[in-house]
Amino acid sequence: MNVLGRTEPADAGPVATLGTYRAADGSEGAAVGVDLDRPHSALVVGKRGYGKSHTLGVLAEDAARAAGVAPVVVDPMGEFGGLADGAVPARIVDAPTVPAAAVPADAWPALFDRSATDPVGALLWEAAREAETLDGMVAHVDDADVGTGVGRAARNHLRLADSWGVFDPDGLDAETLLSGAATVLDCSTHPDPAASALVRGVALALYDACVERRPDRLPWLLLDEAHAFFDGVAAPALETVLTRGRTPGVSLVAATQRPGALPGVAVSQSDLLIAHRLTAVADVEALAGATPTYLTGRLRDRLPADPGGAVVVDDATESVHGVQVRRRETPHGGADPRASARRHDAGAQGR
Ligand SMILES: Nc1ncnc2c1ncn2[C@@H]1O[C@H](COP(=O)(O)OP(=O)(O)OP(=O)(O)O)[C@@H](O)[C@H]1O
Repeated sequence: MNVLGRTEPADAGPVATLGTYRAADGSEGAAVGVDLDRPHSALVVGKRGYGKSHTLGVLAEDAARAAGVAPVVVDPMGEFGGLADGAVPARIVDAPTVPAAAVPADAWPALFDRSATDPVGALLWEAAREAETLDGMVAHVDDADVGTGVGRAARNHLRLADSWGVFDPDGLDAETLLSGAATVLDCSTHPDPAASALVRGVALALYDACVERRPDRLPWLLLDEAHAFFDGVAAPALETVLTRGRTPGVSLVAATQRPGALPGVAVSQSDLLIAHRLTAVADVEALAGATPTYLTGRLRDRLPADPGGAVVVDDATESVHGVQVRRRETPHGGADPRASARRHDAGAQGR
């Protein structure tokens, strides 16, 4: 099998089987894989329904089986539960939590759309710096020498954070995430800021673990609907992983239908681009702007038209390929509901 993402031979380390090469006329060729041995920053893009989540699942399946790799899938829509059906070693964490202290103190004002310089934002920052738990932060606010309006507003924010159910002193840490094979963090019940806080905590914990020690497994953070996280409090941690993650060994695979909404660094730092069909001009241009010179011809003209087809741009081998992504081995949960299927289901039940 030819392996993208590395120049060494196919047997040089773990590989994810991505699918098969696909010629312009649609005919399929030899098997093609993606390197799992070294850290990578990969971007999976495509408009809705053309296979981003499916492709993320394909990579997660093989990463779950690979020795020395610990995939962590951030699942904002609850689509990846099938990974734990038994075919690959994986576990689902429903409504995952992190300790409040996993989110750095300077991120707390932004969690509530506060600036660090407004009195409420400053008080939240200070409370997070002084306390490790939400209860401790509330106690700090209660004791603070501030006007009643400021104290009340800060307490209300912390009460709201408590209602998200994402902060728990016994929440996920790097040791837990790196101990099992694959972890799916089902964030479908978390509101956006809570999911963003979770990703900030998880990304930072994995990065710090790799900087501070030498874990038995290298973490791969696979992020669906990544544009939402690059737009929230998770952004600084994701940018740290993108720009500095490779040396300590942290990989990021970001999947999005809106590459145009990602910061430039998310596109420019990616060494592997898997592009499914895209039609929005802003999204194609965001990729085209960062497309390497070895991609001859317009990217738009090479994007496939059917689900599962992709153009893969590989920095390691400085090459561009048409690929048909393989089918999932575990059930994929991303298909849109169909009224016709409901009608048939109802018919089968005699209704
Ligand atoms: N490589 C593939 N082989 C076979 N079927 C595929 C492949 N890729 C995607 N599909 C099918 O296409 C449909 C859409 O795929 P998927 O859910 O991954 O799209 P998406 O781009 O992630 O959409 P969304 O943004 O809505 O999550 C699914 O039913 C999936 O099973």
